[in-house]
Amino acid sequence: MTTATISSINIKDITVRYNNGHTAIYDVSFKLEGGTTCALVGVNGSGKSTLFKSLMGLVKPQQGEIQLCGLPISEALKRNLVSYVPQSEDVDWQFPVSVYDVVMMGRYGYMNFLRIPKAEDKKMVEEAMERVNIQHLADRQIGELSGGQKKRVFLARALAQQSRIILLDEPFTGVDVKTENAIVDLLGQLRQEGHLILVSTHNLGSVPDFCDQVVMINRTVLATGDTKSTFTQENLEIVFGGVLRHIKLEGSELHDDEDSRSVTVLTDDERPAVFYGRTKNDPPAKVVKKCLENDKCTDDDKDVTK
Ligand SMILES: Nc1ncnc2c1ncn2[C@@H]1O[C@H](COP(=O)(O)OP(=O)(O)OP(=O)(O)O)[C@@H](O)[C@H]1O
Repeated sequence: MTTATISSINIKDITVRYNNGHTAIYDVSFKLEGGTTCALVGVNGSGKSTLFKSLMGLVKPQQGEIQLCGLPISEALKRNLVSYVPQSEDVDWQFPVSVYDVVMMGRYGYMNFLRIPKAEDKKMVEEAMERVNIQHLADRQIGELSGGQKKRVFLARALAQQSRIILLDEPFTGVDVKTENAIVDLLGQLRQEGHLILVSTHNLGSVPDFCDQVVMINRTVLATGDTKSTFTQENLEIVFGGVLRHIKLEGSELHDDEDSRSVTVLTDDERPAVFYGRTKNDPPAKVVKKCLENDKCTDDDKDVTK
């Protein structure tokens, strides 16, 4: 195996300042290797997207160095070693392009400037669409799709690209539980295949289930390491500040849709740290707010339709 085929991210002391003078991240350093799914967690505005954009060469750090698979970013991009599934807000959904064409964009790096797909490119695109179950949407315009379908299209584009490193910015936002589970399963398979996956998420509940590593940031790295020793109550409190409660999701009463989870506030002894409330005034969900106010959930609280 050559250096370039060993999946790795090596970030050394990077600082990114935007044109308006705002320093979004500073002195960020961490290393990750292939066969890993790493969660990137932090509050809104902590610099997660900035970090992704730095890894994709879309913003240039004023200081520090990034190597992907042992190569400078430009070389790693040239060799199709890294793919990016952006936040939905970063995509122009009005752009008139079909699902098939978006997935085919993952193959552009393998084509010459005329961008005429070869049989191999078409095969990869079809396989990628099948893998995320969107083959029936091939001819639809991207802007017509649901949030979950759009996410799957961009995942398929990343798969078609056959990159070693996959960056996912908020892949679970706006998707239903079935799609979230399908994405989590797919990420598990990709990890098994040796890919390196870095995924930013506010859905802390699922982090221990599918991530073996965690990077916790607030403009700089506050904690990094394996999930078991890093994704702790203490570190979550440092990262998110304010009120942090440990709530287990299970059962079937909560939702009309396919989400069979319910909410239980755990005691300290029981806590696997799977949900959070940022501040008492700014909880992430109605049901968490009720639990925080009452200090425990009654059956009535669990009915989120009220
Ligand atoms: N193009 C830009 N110009 C100036 N400042 C920016 C720009 N993009 C982001 N920022 C600022 O940089 C900081 C980090 O933003 P970033 O989008 O990286 O955070 P984030 O952790 O991804 O947030 P969220 O969880 O809300 O998506 C924020 O204060 C944001 O306002």
